[in-house]
Amino acid sequence: MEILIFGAGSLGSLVGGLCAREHSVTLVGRDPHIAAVRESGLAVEGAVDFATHTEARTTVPERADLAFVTVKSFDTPAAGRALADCDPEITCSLQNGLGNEELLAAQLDTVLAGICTYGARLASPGRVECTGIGEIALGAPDGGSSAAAERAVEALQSADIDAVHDDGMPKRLWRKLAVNAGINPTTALAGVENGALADGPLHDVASEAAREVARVAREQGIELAEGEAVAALESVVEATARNTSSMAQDVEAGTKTEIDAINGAVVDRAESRVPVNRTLAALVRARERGYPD
Ligand SMILES: NC(=O)C1=CN([C@@H]2O[C@H](COP(=O)(O)OP(=O)(O)OC[C@H]3O[C@@H](n4cnc5c(N)ncnc54)[C@H](OP(=O)(O)O)[C@@H]3O)[C@@H](O)[C@H]2O)C=CC1
Ligand SMILES: CC(C)(CO)C(=O)C(=O)O
Repeated sequence: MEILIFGAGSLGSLVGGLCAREHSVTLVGRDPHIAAVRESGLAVEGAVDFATHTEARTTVPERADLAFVTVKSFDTPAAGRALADCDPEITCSLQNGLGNEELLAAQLDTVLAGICTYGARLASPGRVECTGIGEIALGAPDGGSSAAAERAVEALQSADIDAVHDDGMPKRLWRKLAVNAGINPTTALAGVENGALADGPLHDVASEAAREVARVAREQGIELAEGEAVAALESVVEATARNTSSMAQDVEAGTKTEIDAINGAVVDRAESRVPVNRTLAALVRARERGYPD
């Protein structure tokens, strides 16, 4: 299969590198990483360790069978516009947050939702570190079976990636949103690792944010219980205790966060009051406005 990775930073380089063990892969990203991959190949290190060669470019190629979108959520509209030029047969978001699939579907025909629990970090140009082996779940964004998702899952499995077709992606996306809405802004604002949310006042803040997400999910017709949302949050806190969340890294680095697609998306969709998500979103946005130019 011709697989295109749009946004070959941390996660995209890892998924692209893993796919390149079986498929023809094109990484689309930015220099100096792309220049390094073109010159010396891609080194995947950490929990998996190998070197591979992929095509690497800063613009989309002419065609692709399957495209994975791995830009941050605020770059999704630009990704959709760029991908429309090569019109992949199937496009699948692997991003965090809500709304990415709708933005892509405005430009592209067959769009899938995906959730990836691998961890990745771009160590230096040409080198990506796998910080945790996970799985990729894919499916139709509105749920139900999907022939396109079956094809994409087969492609991933043939590259030895643990992949599943989930016909209940809406619930899976909202459960993941509950986890991110609880962990990401709380760790970012408090400047702590995920494990600091295991108990105490930060646990209460994160859990209440997750409960609000479950309530908003149910307003949207998705049967996510508050207890299930909090249990998902607690299990990720335990499994990723030594992680610095992506939002904590962004705030620390003074770069843009995914707050709009995470807590912002909860506030935008809520019919009832969501004071914890609203407050966390306002505080993270205030931090972003305070970044030096
Ligand atoms: N890293 C991880 O372990 C995981 C990440 N995720 C999710 O995956 C998504 C990606 O995260 P992550 O990989 O960490 O982010 P990164 O910022 O490391 O990677 C995104 C890359 O896309 C590039 N990019 C953005 N726009 C374009 C464009 N128009 N053309 C070419 N390249 C572009 C960015 O370049 P530049 O920065 O220069 O704009 C950056 O290199 C997020 O939604 C995240 O929440 C999910 C699970 C795990
Ligand atoms: C699961 C979690 C919270 C791991 O840190 C994550 O997805 C993130 O940091 O964005």
